[in-house]
Amino acid sequence: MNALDELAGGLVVSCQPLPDDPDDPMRDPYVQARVAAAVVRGGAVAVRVNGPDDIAAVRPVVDVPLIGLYKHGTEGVFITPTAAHALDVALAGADIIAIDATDRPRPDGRTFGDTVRLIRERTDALILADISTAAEGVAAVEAGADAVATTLSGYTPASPPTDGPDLGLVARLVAQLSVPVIAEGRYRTTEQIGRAFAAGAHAVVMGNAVTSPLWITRRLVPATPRGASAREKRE
Ligand SMILES: CC(=O)N[C@H](C=O)[C@@H](O)[C@H](O)[C@H](O)COP(=O)(O)O
Repeated sequence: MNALDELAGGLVVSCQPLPDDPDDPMRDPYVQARVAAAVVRGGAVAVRVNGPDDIAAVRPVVDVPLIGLYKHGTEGVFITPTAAHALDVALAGADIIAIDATDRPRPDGRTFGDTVRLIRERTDALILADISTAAEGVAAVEAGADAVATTLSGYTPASPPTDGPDLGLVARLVAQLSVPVIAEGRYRTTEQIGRAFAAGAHAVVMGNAVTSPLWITRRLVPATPRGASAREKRE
């Protein structure tokens, strides 16, 4: 059984500080390690963690597969953009490396396929392709990815943003691929989790709705009189 098999039918929790707030107080490897230990205690079958420092802190405190990524920058291809980033993630302790496999140009000018080849020369870690369209998913598997995730749907020019998760993309990928399809991106409710598995998802990843007090509180405060009046003043 490989690390991807261990995810089957389960909830993966993404333990990351909020990307759009550099001052998120959760931005601390010790804190992310405690969050990861808590979600595993709660039943998460794997964790998804960003950056070598957080991965190295989380690795010793969880006994489930660790999906690692390395965000570099905020524009274009920024999730594990190069083979060097991928190898840093593997060295820090990831079992599965999540890599942007969208059809956008990569910062080092390499193709996703070349990047996969370079990574395979140096590590046995599995490769999870983060994609935004079904065509990208098919191309990523042809290029050697072990699994695909809908992570980037709603975040690329080819995939318009939506409030909820892209369940249609999960179904399209399941129909076209024989590798595990992981549902990720804007999952917030138990109902959405159920719909992803009904569409054939191998596993579902939830992030901010579980692991970000900052994100959760910002969503709740506008429902209070003080939150509403603060928003009116801002607008
Ligand atoms: C687009 C992008 O950069 N997604 C990142 C991927 O690792 C993370 O910032 C997300 O938090 C995570 O994928 C899932 O979070 P949520 O369940 O809150 O969508």
